[in-house]
Amino acid sequence: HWGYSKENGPDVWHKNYPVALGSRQSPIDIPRQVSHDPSLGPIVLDYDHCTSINISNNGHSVVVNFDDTDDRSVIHGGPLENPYRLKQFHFHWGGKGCDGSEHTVAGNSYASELHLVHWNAVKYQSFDQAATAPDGLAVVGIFLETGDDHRWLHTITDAMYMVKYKGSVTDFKGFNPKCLLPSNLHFWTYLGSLTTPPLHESVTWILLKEPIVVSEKQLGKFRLVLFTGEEEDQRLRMENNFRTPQPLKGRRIRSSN
Ligand SMILES: O=C(Nc1cc(S(=O)(=O)[N+](=O)[O-])cc([N+](=O)[O-])c1O)Nc1c(F)c(F)c(F)c(F)c1F
Ligand SMILES: [Zn+2]
Repeated sequence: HWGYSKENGPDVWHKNYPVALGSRQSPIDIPRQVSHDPSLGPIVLDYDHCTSINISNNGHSVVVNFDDTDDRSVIHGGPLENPYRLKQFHFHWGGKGCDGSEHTVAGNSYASELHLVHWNAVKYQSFDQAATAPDGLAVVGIFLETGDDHRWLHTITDAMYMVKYKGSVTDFKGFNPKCLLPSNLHFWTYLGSLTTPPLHESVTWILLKEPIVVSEKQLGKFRLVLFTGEEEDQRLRMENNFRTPQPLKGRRIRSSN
């Protein structure tokens, strides 16, 4: 099965997922100069009645899942033609003292990257159907840099403690991811893909320019999670679960204000 080690990591994903060599793969490096598109309106995150359900360890990341049976938590505006429903969010991070973001900015990585995964429930009947459509998914990426404690992240790092092993899940209700947003929503946007297998080229990426700040101590709690299950004799710390930037292949990146 795919993972992030030498024998099953990003360099060999193309063997089982040939789209890994496709024309709109993610992540990418965001160059210093990006064309500003004045027609791009602001991105709006309507998460007020959002309904988190649980937090789980799927062996690749720690995922907070939401009830996506109605339009209670959606994003719209920016490059999007429809509202997209929040399905889940998860993180990618590095090892001790090493950066672990997926997207880079002018060649620079951040300590971690938060992905809020949404799907186009106006055009498609299910997430799985949307996930294979070119305009099916919208993922908001938020960079994490290290500094002071993040005042709300402890609710997630405490819950991570409960999902140490692959395949574990625990209740996680009433969490509103609005508390994880930076103060301004200026963004870059481009057409790309999932950054994990099946690497579907179905994602409109919306990357917020302003990182949020979390402490090394809080990031350290991410690394107490394991890639491996409780029954496995090998204990592999979950870290460096990121794919590196992929070829731009002529794609346009647009910048909001
Ligand atoms: O739901 C998915 N979420 C997801 C996306 C990313 S992502 O990094 O690719 N991303 O888009 O943010 C990373 C993780 N993660 O846990 O690390 C995820 O769990 N992936 C996904 C899937 F698992 C499938 F089997 C499938 F058929 C499909 F269509 C999918 F879209
Ligand atoms: Zn992701």
